[in-house]
Order: sequence, then structure tokens, then C-alpha cells
Amino acid sequence: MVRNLVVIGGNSHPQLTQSICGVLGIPPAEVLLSKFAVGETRVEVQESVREKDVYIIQSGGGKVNDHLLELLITISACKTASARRVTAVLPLFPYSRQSDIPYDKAGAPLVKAAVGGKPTNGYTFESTPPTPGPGKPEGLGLMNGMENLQKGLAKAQIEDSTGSPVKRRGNGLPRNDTTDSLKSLSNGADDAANSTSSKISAFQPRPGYKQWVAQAGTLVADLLTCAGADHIITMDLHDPQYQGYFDIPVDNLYGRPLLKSYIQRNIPNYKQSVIVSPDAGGAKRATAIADQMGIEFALIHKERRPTKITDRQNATMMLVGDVRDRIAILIDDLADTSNTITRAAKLLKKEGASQVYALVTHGILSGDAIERINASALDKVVVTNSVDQVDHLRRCPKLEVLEIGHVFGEAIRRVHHGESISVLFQYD
Ligand SMILES: O=P(O)(O)OC[C@H]1O[C@H](OP(=O)(O)OP(=O)(O)O)[C@H](O)[C@@H]1O
Repeated sequence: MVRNLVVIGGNSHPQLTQSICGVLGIPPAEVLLSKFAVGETRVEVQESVREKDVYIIQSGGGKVNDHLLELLITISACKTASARRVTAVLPLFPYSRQSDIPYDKAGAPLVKAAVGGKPTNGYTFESTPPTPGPGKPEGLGLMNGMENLQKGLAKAQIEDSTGSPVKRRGNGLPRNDTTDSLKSLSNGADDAANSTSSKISAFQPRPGYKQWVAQAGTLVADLLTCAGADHIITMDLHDPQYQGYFDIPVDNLYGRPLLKSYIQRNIPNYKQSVIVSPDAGGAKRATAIADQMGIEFALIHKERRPTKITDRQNATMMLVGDVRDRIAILIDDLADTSNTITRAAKLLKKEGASQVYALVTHGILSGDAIERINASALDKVVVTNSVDQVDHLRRCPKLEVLEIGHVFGEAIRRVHHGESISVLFQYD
């Protein structure tokens, strides 16, 4: 029994909250998590958290945006209710791979295929209208509307010369033109909000227009801190450097000990198997396990970078290493659409692997990922329950789930008592 410790479970993963509370020997706190008819989230903490050490369990996956907002509101509610310390426990951290968008070697976004070696989108690194400077005309600097701006200015000058009063903004534009421009910008934003990912492929940048990729990862880190989080506990961040986005402590636990122990217990003659990283991005993760266990390592290399965001699945894959007549064990941090692991499995079987296992920390398995796995060359998919797996388990006979409640329960117990949690980072 631990004193002054409160665990609050969000709506994302009640089973994990129960399992963590079981380890700590306390019941989860009473909270009312509901929604107004319009869809706004409502949180009511129904017991005192004054001077308590509060841990809020909320994972990514599922209705990720709803869960994130619910977490932010719950953190804020606890701070307002005078909690001594609030720790956000996010077994799968949402938005931590947001800035990943294909770029060419020169750093320009790859949004349209090149024809005859020349990019057809006319991309340049110059923004249009140009950055205002000495001797250059000033523009809005927001969109590629120089022509309209010039027309607007010319029209305004004609009106000026007739003597009628024209009110101006600081940029020299008549007020109405500016308002219209802003209106059209905001309409564009509404449209963007309604668009689906399939529309991304239809997007063609205007020549000269500089694309900006939203830094959603930074924003989410700031939101958690602003809401009042004092500490973050998570597992297998897609990019461990994401911890640097925070100015509060972040404990990034490893799922590797669980995966390693699964291999030792369940894969026959595992020393003869081959650990495979399905892409270069995960090579470090996979080699860490291969080196620890003294198993051979192979890498799947995507022969070319995809030319569009939606082209990921079309990139040609190439195996570097030998898997013939051996069990191949794919290691990755997450499976979302499961395109990566199913395509890798197909290649590994083609290269002669006798069986293919995929061991993945976060089994998000969105959309038709389960159907894709069921129809794939994968023999077994092993994930942790960092994301709720109840529905996935029902639908996927190849799926096996490793419990992580005890890892998070122990991390919370140690943090609460001010003990080191580095023991949880060790592989052996
Ligand atoms: O199930 P899927 O939808 O295929 O997504 C899973 C893949 O996405 C992530 O990598 P990412 O493609 O972001 O590349 P990176 O590892 O190079 O960052 C992750 O590490 C997996 O490899």
C-alpha cells in the first residue's frame, strides 16, 4: 500500500489502469469523464487530490485527439485542485513522429514525381512574395498572391487619384482587400481541417510556395507542460530525442526486455534466428536486441525514398543480410497501418526465411491493419498492451500480447518513493 499516491485512468485504456493499480495495491481514483452534446470533453475529479502525487494514465491510439484533450483537462483539473505533483503516464506517446515527411536530399519536400530528372513542381527555396527588404516591395508574405496584390495596389492608386478617401493598412493595401485576403486564407484553413489524408496526394504546391510542416510534436510537449504536467513517463518513443522538446523530466522506458524475454521463451533455437529491422530508422533499436542476445542482424533497405507522402508503400525494399532457412524476427517500435511489417514479411519469405515473427512495442493497428496482417506472410505478431488490444486480439489469430502494467506500476512506485528507475532501463 502506498500513501498519498493517486492514479487516475483516462478513457483510452481502462484495462491498463486496472493492471497498474493492481501492482500498486490501490484503487483508481473516482473521476467522471464525459462529453457535452456538442462533443466537448468534461472532466470531474471526484475525490481530493490536495497535496497528493497524481499519475494520470492515458495512451495514444484509438481516438487519439479526444484522449489527448481529456488528458490535458485532467492534468489542469488536478493542478487547480492543489495536487502536489502531476505525472502524465503515456505508454504510447501521441504525435511523437509528426514531423516525418519525405524530403529530397536538398531538403525540398517531395510532393510530385520528377520527370526526366527534373522536378515538375517548380519548387524553389525562395518564398514568393519575397521577404520584404530594402528596395523590395512589401507583401503579405503569406501566400502566392503577388499578382492579386499588385492588381489591388493599382486599383487603389486609381481610386486615390480620384480623390475618394481610401483607408490603408500598414502594408499599403486598402483595408477591404486585406480583409478579403484574410477571409480567403481562413476559408482555406477550414477546408484543410475537413480534408482526409487521401487528399494529401492531390495537393500540388504552387510554384515558389514554401511549404511549412506543422511542428505538432513541439506543440503537444508545450500543451502538456502548460496544462501543468510536472513529469512524463512513456515507453519506446519513436524518436528518443523527442525528450529534448520538454523542459520537465521525461522517463522513456524500454519495451526491449519484454521482447527479448519473449524471444528467449518462445522462439525455438532462437540463437540461429535473424533479427531484422524493417527500415533504416529502426536499425539502432533492432541491433540493440541482436547484440544483447548474440543473434545475427539483417536490415531491410528501402531502395528509393518515396516520392509522395502516400507513396510509402510503393518504395522498393531490399534485404541486406541472409535469412535463408532461418526464422526472421522483425523488430519495430510501432505498427500503425502494418504496411511496413507485412511488406517486410513478404520480402523475407521470398528471400527464404522459414518463419517470420514481428515484435513491435506499440500495436496501434489502425484501419484495416488487422486484415492486412491476417492475409500476410507473417506467422506471428507480438505487441505490448501499451494500446488496448482487446478488439485486436479478437480479430487476429496471429496476435500475441505482452502485459506492460507491471513495468509502469513499478516505474510509478519508484518515482513516488524517489527511487532510481534506471534498473527499468536495463536489458538483462
Ligand atoms: O505500420 P506502418 O503504418 O507501416 O508504420 C510503422 C512504421 O512507421 C514508423 O517509421 P516511419 O515510417 O515513421 O520511418 P522512420 O522509422 O524512418 O522514422 C515506425 O518506426 C514503423 O517502421
